Amino acid sequence: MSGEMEKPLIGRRLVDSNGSLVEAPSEAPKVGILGSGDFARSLATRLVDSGFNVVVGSRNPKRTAGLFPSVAQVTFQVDAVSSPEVIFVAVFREHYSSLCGLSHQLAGKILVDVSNPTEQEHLQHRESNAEYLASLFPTSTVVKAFNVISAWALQAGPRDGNRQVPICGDQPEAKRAVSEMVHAMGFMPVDVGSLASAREVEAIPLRLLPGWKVPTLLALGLFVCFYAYNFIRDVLQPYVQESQNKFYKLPVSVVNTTLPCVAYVLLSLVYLPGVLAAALQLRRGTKYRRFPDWLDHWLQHRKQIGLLSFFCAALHALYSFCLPLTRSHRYDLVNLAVKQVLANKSHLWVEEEVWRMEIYLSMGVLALGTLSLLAVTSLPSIANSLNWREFSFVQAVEPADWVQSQDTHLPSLRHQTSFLAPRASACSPAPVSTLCHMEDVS
Ligand SMILES: NC(=O)C1=CN([C@@H]2O[C@H](COP(=O)(O)OP(=O)(O)OC[C@H]3O[C@@H](n4cnc5c(N)ncnc54)[C@H](OP(=O)(O)O)[C@@H]3O)[C@@H](O)[C@H]2O)C=CC1
Ligand SMILES: [Fe+3]
Repeated sequence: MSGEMEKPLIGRRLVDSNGSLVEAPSEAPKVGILGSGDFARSLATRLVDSGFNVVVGSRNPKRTAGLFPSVAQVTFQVDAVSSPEVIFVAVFREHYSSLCGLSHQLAGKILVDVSNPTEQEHLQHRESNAEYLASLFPTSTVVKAFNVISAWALQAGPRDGNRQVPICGDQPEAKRAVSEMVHAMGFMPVDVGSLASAREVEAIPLRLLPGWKVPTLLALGLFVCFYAYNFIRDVLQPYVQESQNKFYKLPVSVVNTTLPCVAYVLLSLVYLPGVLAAALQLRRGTKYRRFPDWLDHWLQHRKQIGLLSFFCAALHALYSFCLPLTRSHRYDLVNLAVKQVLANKSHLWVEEEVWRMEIYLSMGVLALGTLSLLAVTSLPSIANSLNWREFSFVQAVEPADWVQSQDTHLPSLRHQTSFLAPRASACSPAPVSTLCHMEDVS
């Protein structure tokens, strides 16, 4: 790495006392950007706002210059890469080879690969975009960064969206320089290792709620089963046996009866794997054995299952509030009143029914409140503000205490039986399943 690298890369902000942009001071660190697309534009704006001196390399600078902040210099590619030490490559992988003519100018410099492959490209190429770029420019140092930040998020600034920027590369000095830039731009750099990790980093934006697929299918499956059962019980059976038409119950009433069933079963499925894990460890008499894969996966999905349970319970509460608004309910009420008048009854009051409903409603509200507390404390931002003891206190009673009193070889049980979120904490730095595997290894 050249001596230039040792310079602090964080320059002064280019905003004067009136809040308007001013010309970059000559000592502001110079950063190059190759490409003039959406990402390059957002990146240039963010870099300029963060006090960098930006020079953009385009194949057609005249056409694109007007799209960039006026303080950014837009020029031909070859001129743009001559002086900066750090150059962002904001072009697609398929066009990397068109930059090979610049390899002489890029020698010894840091190239930041910001690219994201499409799902098809990711499957097609075994080698990450960043490694491909490194193979095309062996005399340069490639660092992977910023691919998880969209052009929009980059422009809006770190206030919105995810602040973390995973960084990987083979040269610690180069990574440090890019990390400082990430910091200066208001994001949080996260070093994820060597350039060999780039494939994983490039896969991050391709993910689509990976931990939710099985729990969601489970919830849907349960919903279908319970809905079918309630349909047979509340609609079909009266129709067949008493020729009563209660099909109007399908959209609201049957759904409302189904939702708490699903919520309860899902909630029990949150606790059950912890109990099974405890029983398994007790039976084996040791924690130094791996859980079966199905149990391991189950333990890992507790948070999602718990949140889906909360979701169903919340929907049930909403549906219950809507019930009195339905036409059928109003007709029932009016019919009851008419019946009462015809029967010459002036005061209808069944004490037992009244109490039952009061207690039912109160319990429902309390149960939903408790579930909300569990759901809220399983959110990362809140869970991270609690220590392990506080977290366990809110989330669940720990059976580990009584287990430990009988067998002191089972201290890890507390992690296996925790409720809702298999989270990392002060005394369990790894997620539940990882922890169990780590202990197996040790
Ligand atoms: N858009 C986004 O939100 C994000 C984009 N990225 C990554 O940033 C990179 C750029 O994306 P984006 O700005 O959206 O794409 P655009 O299509 O908007 O821009 C690509 C730019 O590449 C330049 N380029 C250089 N050589 C060639 C060539 N031979 N053929 C065509 N274009 C060339 C062009 O600039 P010129 O004509 O001036 O040379 C063009 O403007 C991609 O790798 C993408 O994966 C990463 C995260 C988010
Ligand atoms: Fe209810």
